[in-house]
Order: sequence, then structure tokens, then C-alpha cells
Amino acid sequence: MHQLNSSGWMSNRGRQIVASCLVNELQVDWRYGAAYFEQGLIDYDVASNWGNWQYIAGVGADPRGGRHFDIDKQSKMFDPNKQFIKRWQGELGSLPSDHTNMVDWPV
Ligand SMILES: Cc1cc2nc3c(=O)[nH]c(=O)nc-3n(C[C@H](O)[C@H](O)[C@H](O)COP(=O)(O)OP(=O)(O)OC[C@H]3O[C@@H](n4cnc5c(N)ncnc54)[C@H](O)[C@@H]3O)c2cc1C
Repeated sequence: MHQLNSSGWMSNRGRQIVASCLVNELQVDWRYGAAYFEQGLIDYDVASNWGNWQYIAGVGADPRGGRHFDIDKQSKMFDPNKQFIKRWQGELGSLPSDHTNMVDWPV
């Protein structure tokens, strides 16, 4: 979220992970996340954004559930040396890796 907030961009994997986190760990209505991405993404596109949020939330045209990303597993697979986390985590850098909160979300 720090990357999105400061640059307006995030990788596809990052978007999927934070969307899953908002919906599953934080139990927030996916539409708040989609609206937040809409105002923050430099490549915002109505169909890609809202369609991908629906996909992660398991609603819409393809309402299959179970798209819950395991944050620790994703981190170990794609950021094993925690370079990305260290680069973007900012003031949360000293907290445990399993720490999730709403500090960067507009809720
Ligand atoms: C929750 C969420 C919101 C998103 N919102 C947007 C958005 O507002 N605008 C947007 O352009 N993309 C959106 N995407 C799709 C995707 O994240 C970006 O297109 C991708 O990150 C762009 O990076 P890239 O150019 O390196 O693409 P690459 O990963 O190299 O892919 C090449 C091209 O394929 C297309 N593409 C790749 N993955 C997706 C995908 N999951 N859905 C649709 N197209 C894809 C893009 O046009 C991209 O330029 C969203 C994805 C998620 C999970």
C-alpha cells in the first residue's frame, strides 16, 4: 500500500495480495478497496480494476470463492529476502511479518 500511495502503481501480484488481505484478513467490503484503487492507480481502468476486485472477492460474473492469498507464503515465495517489504514498508518495518492492519486504508 505504501508503494501504491507514493507511486500510483503496484504489480499485479501486489494488487491481488492487498485485495485479498482487505477482503479476508480485514473483512472490509471489497468495494471500498476498488474505490481506493480507483483514486490511486496511475493506470486506473474501470473494467480491469472493478473486474479484478470482483474476481478476488468471489462475486460478479465468476463467483468462485477461495481466492484467499496466504500472505506469509506469498512473501516467502516472491520476496524471500524481504527486499520489497524493507523497501516499501516504511514505519511498519519493525513489526512482525504477520502483522496486518488498516493503517494505509481509508476505513
Ligand atoms: C485488484 C486489482 C485491480 C487492478 N486494477 C487495474 C487497473 O485499474 N488498470 C489496469 O490496467 N490493470 C489493473 N489490474 C490488472 C494488473 O494488475 C495490471 O494490468 C498489471 O499490474 C500491469 O502491469 P504490467 O504492465 O507489468 O503487466 P504484465 O503483468 O506484464 O501484463 C501485460 C499486460 O497484460 C494485462 N494484464 C496483466 N494482468 C492483468 C489482470 N490481472 N487483469 C487485466 N489485465 C491484466 C495488462 O494490460 C498488462 O499491461 C488490476 C489487478 C488487480 C488484481
